[in-house]
Amino acid sequence: MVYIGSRFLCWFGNKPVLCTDDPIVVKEVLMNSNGVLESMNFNPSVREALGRGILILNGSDWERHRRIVVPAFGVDNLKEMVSRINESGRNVIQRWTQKASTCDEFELDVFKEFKIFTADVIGTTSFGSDPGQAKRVIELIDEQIALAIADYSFVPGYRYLCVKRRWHSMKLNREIKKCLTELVEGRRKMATRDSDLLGSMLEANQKDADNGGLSIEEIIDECKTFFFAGHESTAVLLAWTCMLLGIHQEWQDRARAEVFEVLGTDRVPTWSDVNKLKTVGMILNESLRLYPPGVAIVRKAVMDCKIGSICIPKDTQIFIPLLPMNHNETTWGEDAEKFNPNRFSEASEKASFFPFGKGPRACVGQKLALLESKILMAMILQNFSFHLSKNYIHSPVVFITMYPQHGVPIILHALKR
Ligand code: HEM
Repeated sequence: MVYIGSRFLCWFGNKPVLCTDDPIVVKEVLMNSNGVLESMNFNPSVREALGRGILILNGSDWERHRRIVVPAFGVDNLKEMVSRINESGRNVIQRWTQKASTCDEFELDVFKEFKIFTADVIGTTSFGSDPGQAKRVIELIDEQIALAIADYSFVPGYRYLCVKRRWHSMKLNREIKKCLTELVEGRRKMATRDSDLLGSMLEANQKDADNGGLSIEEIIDECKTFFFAGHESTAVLLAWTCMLLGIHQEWQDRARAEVFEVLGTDRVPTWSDVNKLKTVGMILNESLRLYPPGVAIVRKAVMDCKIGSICIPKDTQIFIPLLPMNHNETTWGEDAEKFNPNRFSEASEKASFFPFGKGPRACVGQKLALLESKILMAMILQNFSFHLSKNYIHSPVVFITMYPQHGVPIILHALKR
């Protein structure tokens, strides 16, 4: 990677972009809360699919949504999600164990498998109290977001040319709305609260009714946003982690020893077990450093402003490049390019490491993403050993997330009991 300085200006078409990793400017940008900087402009197709979700909103609308959404990811709710995540993890292990029953070892693209797992987790943690509906709604949202991504283009107006796709997307939108409206209406009639994200949002919404609260449409848009923001990003984290552990066998062995110490050979993790999986946590952090699913954070100045010592004209985008910052030798030392989870052995926060963002717009799903990743990695290590297949082609590409373009083929071997 070539380092070209801590601050420079470039152009995306006719839009000026200030790219900076200057720690003072980065901190001021991320912590800014006076409304002069807004979140990046999403592509119109994605905006249309996500509606008025927190990822897209700014200003007082964003504040109103964030107030309702954040409590849904609180510790008490996450604790209740552990059994649902365990269930999704068990499905993965059962599928793989079945494959292993007919041969000594087998090859699998784990990136595909992890996308199934994370969709399952978002489905059950969002609407888990209605498993039948959860599956249907997630399938519909998945299809609609895939259509929006297919329309993703830098050519203005391109999406209007794809008439069939637009028509189909509108049809899906109606169906998603119908399913979720029935779900929400059903919940409202019940006396007890459901321990999933939808139930928590409805509860927070009721408490916040005096401040405006959210409409059913807005709650539906949040459910879609969770899927968009949390599905692929977490699958990508798991895929890069397996790739790294498939190469670095010594770390795989260390992590497995820890899993056996905490869980034995057959127990599934509880909330307190998850907190004891320190080595697995260090490995996930090192994976997020080397291969951050989100490679940059972008803001836009909505008026002329001054950040640090820099005067920023209205409409300038500010680009914080997480990927090169995570590989910077001045910050991380001469071995910055090497996989070394030991650099996360101290619990202290690393000032220039924020794969989930920082400040008022930091990722709301950070704890959920790490919880589900730790649980699944622990289950895999407990049941299988693995190495990277010779068919693996190293080709990280960026399209919304930084993902392995040709997947991550792994050779898995079931551990003898
Ligand atoms: C490894 C997995 C994940 C990574 C690396 C990740 C990373 C990020 C990053 C970098 C941001 C932008 C912060 C900013 O603009 O300052 C963000 C925002 C967000 N993430 Fe995540 N995320 C992950 C998983 C999740 C999950 C599981 C969910 C929900 C279920 C989620 C929901 C969101 C939402 C709603 C926002 C927007 C917050 C706002 O604008 O107020 N993310 N995430």
